[in-house]
Amino acid sequence: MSILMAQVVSPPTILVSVDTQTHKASSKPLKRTQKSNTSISTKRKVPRSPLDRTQKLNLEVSPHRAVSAVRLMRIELGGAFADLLNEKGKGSGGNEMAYVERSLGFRTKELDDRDLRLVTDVVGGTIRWRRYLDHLICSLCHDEKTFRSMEPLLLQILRIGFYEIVKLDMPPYAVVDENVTLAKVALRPGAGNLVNGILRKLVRVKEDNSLPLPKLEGDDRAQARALATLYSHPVWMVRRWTKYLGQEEAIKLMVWNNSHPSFSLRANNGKGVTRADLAMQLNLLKVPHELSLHLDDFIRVKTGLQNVIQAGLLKEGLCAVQDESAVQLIQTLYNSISMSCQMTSGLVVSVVDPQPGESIVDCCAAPGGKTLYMASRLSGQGMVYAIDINEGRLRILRETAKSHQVDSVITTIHADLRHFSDNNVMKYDKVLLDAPCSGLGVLSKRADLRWNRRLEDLEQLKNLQDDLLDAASLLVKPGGVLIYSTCSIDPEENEERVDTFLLRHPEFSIDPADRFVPSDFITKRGFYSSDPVKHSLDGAFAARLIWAL
Ligand SMILES: C[S@@+](CC[C@H](N)C(=O)[O-])C[C@H]1O[C@@H](n2cnc3c(N)ncnc32)[C@H](O)[C@@H]1O
Repeated sequence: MSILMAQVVSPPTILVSVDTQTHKASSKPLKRTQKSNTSISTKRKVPRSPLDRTQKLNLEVSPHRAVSAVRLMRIELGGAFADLLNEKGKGSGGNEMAYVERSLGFRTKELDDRDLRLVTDVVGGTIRWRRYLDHLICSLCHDEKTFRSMEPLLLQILRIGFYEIVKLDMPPYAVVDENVTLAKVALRPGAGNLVNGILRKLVRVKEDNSLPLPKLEGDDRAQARALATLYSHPVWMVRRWTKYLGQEEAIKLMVWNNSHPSFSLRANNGKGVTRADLAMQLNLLKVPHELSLHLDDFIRVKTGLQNVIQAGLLKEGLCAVQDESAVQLIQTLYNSISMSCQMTSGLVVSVVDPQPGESIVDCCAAPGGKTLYMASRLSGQGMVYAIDINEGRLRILRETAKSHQVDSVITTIHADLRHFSDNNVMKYDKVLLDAPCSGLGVLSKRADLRWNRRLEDLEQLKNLQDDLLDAASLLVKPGGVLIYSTCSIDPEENEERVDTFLLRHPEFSIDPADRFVPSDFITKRGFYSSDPVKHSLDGAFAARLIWAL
């Protein structure tokens, strides 16, 4: 029996989760006075009696909307990260309903599988389309003041209703009724009336094909603002992409960022699992999938990831959820500026080209997507030294390495790379710097990132990337290779960082990556670059820099 055959368990019941972590203030297109009159405290309360619980049960409220509203409140007010995966099951239906009860004061029926899928769609979509939805809501409010002073929960309920009607094309009058009920029960009857009035207006203008949306006209600034609303991105991103890519490509990129993300699974060869084994398992679990065109170990999954999670395939280390472009482990939730770079990926490891017997340093390694993949390619010979400044993330790396059975070829080092390099005398065959970056290549998977990232972050990140590149270069042995990678599509974080590095370090030169990845991914200068629009993959970049003898 295949190693995977034994892993099938009962059908899945969970998919999504949200964690509460501190984020920077979000850049809101329309500023509103945030008058929070709804508690979303996570403090534990004394358990209620069964009678009390029954009294709080309200079966009229649709469960996916109650859960979505609370989750959106946590994300916006609590700064939570809208992760789409949580294999530990924190996002299970039961927990979600307990959270609804603590936040809104009532429970409704438990989420079934369909509700869970809807929560994923509604929460991710409502976050992505926030600017667009707020524009419509504001336009259909009695006056702008009503919108600006709207209480947070009421606004979330409206956003959900607008998203369901405009973007999910759900039956409009059912959406109106359900969201009115939610507003009445969670807030008060007057709130229900307001939701009713605004949603009915929306239904009318949608039926008349006259949604009040901005026109693409005027000067560059006006056009950027219109595009930012129409495609729901911050204006600064639109201006930047229009400058680098042109308007047409910028629009395509935004369309990609707003699309439903797909995920890839990497069969863990380190544990003897082949891609064929994994595909067979996915068939048994009825998870639709397709084989990666670019990497032998990878399979793409658009829906049904919760089945994989519930079947325990990730927990057992039989496969990992990783993106093909840069192979980063998508496993759990982290904060910090580097959070956005979680999805970097597999083809970057191909650019590193790990060979058995080599000593490889992964300078910014945690949570370990690339470390694990590189380790699995060493066939038990050689060593990956995984450095990271974040001990919590390194712990995850160690645990996953154990479950993937590649821990014998991984040594973790908790250190700031800048200090480690200064004090280290050892030199290594290959040094990978997967640098902290803006994450502008992975916006389709990180629904909330566009609202948390600011233009000013880029300057800070570029300085850090330069410092880390200098530090990483000290670890390369003569004749060795330094690989610089990001999960960004921004030339200032990619080519420009390499160019300034080469000016500071003329002993290094570009080693074209065309020997390691398909030529479709190779730029004129020999760098690896995945383009979300062109390749339907996360955006990522990698440069091989060789210390010529
Ligand atoms: C892009 S993420 C790395 C993702 C990882 N390579 C993977 O594939 O899973 C960047 C990492 O850099 C780490 N980092 C940031 N500054 C650092 C520093 N000065 N020294 C070492 N690690 C650092 C962060 O903790 C974060 O884990």
